[in-house]
Amino acid sequence: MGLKCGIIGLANVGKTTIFNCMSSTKAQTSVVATGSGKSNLSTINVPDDRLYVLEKFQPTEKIVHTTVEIVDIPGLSKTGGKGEGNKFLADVRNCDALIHVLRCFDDPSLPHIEGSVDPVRDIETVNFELQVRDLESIEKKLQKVEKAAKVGDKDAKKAFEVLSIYKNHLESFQNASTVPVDEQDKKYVEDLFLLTTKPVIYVCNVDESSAVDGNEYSNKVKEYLKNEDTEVLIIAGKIEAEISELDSEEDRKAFLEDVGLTEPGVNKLIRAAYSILNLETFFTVGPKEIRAWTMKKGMTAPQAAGVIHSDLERGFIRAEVMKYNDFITLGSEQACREKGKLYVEGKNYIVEDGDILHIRFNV
Ligand SMILES: Nc1ncnc2c1ncn2[C@@H]1O[C@H](COP(=O)(O)OP(=O)(O)OP(=O)(O)O)[C@@H](O)[C@H]1O
Repeated sequence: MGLKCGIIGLANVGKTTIFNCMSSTKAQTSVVATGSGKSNLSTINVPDDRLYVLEKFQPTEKIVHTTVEIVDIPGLSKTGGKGEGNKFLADVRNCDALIHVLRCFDDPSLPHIEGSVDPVRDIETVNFELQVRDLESIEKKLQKVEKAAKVGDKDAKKAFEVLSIYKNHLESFQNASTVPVDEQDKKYVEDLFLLTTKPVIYVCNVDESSAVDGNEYSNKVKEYLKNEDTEVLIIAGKIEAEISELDSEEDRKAFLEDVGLTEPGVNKLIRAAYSILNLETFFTVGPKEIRAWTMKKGMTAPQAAGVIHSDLERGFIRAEVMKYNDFITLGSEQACREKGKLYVEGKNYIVEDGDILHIRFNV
């Protein structure tokens, strides 16, 4: 289950810096808006301390984290820049969620492309750019279905109607995610992969001294977004990127504490991405490997088995399930079995976060 998050934002707001906080690939940060059109890509481990707790009870050869793919998408140029715009669109379309980085720090030596630091204006600017691109997609499709609708094709008529609602909605500066159409009618825009339907997490990239509580800029962002179904995170990108470069875990911890933090911002970001996308984690535990897997909330046991391998879904017989807390309280599979805490579940079982699964299958 590949989860892909794209980092977006205006030029020079700190996208690459945030990307570097998250990844071990140290991409080049820029002092000027390069518009190089190149995206940095990195696969990062989803931090989950439960893996190490499990290892205490089940010695194992290796621990495997589940991963998230992060793409650092180059600064969004305003409508008009053709070729580069297409690359941007393709990058964003491929993402499950977007991380919108906002400049919330002052630095006179680093001019903001709009002349001043104003993250709320920046949100509106980026939203507008995304809406314009969605509008272009909608209008293209409207032209296509219009003819068929005119000659009386029923489905085309319905499509025309739905697309027109999207058009009006976007034209009044609203994101497609809030369009007032029935769930089943959204099929008419499915093939367009509209940009403003993607879940967004906002990162206020603040100065070092605001790492814990944020600042005036981030307060304005929170106020502006208070009624939106989103998450606003505060990350002091520059210092966190520097800390993440330190080799020793101990040093990283000590430096984070100096800034007043108990964990790196990347952990918060990944948790936010999981929650906004309704993702959860289950485990497989054995002497060869202890491994975390990503699933959608509400998946049945065979569907979760399918995350491991399609054969396991196809040939699913049953799942043996232990709850993480039972396992670490009782200390072993044997103890769970004896205490009736190893459950045998069938095809309709809904897997929960932290479940330890053993899939019985036959293909
Ligand atoms: N929280 C921060 N405090 C101070 N300076 C910062 C902070 N975050 C980033 N910077 C600085 O801002 C500059 C631009 O950062 P970065 O290259 O990450 O921006 P970007 O959005 O990726 O730019 P581009 O659009 O050109 O790709 C860098 O010099 C970086 O060190």
